[in-house]
Amino acid sequence: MAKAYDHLFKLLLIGDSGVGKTCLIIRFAEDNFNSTYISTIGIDFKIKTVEIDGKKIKLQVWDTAGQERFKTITTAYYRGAMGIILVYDITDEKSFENIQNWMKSIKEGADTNVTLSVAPILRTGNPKRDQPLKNFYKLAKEHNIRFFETSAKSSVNVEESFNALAQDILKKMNKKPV
Ligand SMILES: Nc1nc2c(ncn2[C@@H]2O[C@H](COP(=O)(O)OP(=O)(O)OP(=O)(O)O)[C@@H](O)[C@H]2O)c(=O)[nH]1
Repeated sequence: MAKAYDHLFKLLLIGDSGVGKTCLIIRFAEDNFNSTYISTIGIDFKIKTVEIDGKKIKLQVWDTAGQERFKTITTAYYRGAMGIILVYDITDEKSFENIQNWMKSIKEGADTNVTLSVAPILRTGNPKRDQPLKNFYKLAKEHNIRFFETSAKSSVNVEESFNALAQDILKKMNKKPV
């Protein structure tokens, strides 16, 4: 029987409460969007298998609660994550500034070879939109991380951001000496 997948990658989404982590995962895994906000309690996950460079990659995507009161639970899941997507709301400067704190948490709790990516979530029609972006280019350059402006609502760059992260992880794996 053919193997269902070649690799299993564990991915994790982190970021402030309400920035859109759950919506991003649901758009990716189920191609759905619901604007009703139900804050994540603790932790949850969804599975999707993608094909990259001829390999079937099973993505196990962990959705963490952004609320501070769940921090102890959620940080326990950093260990073993192969890729982490940092999420912020492009119209919410605070959620962008907090990316620095989320990065600190990664340094403390995640594996050193974890691959990072950032997904600023677009909220269309807001004039404040460009402000956090400009700062962000600097941050991304400093840390040498990939980013995709994403919208779960309008289905922009969702598959692209997950696939690019999986591709980066696959590349890293193939580079490792046997
Ligand atoms: N305009 C717009 N709104 C979005 C988008 N994605 C999510 N939202 C809205 O943002 C709100 C929060 O989304 P969630 O995905 O539940 O946020 P979260 O980051 O998982 O929040 P916690 O579980 O509390 O950490 C919801 O009301 C969504 O409708 C998007 O792409 N565009």
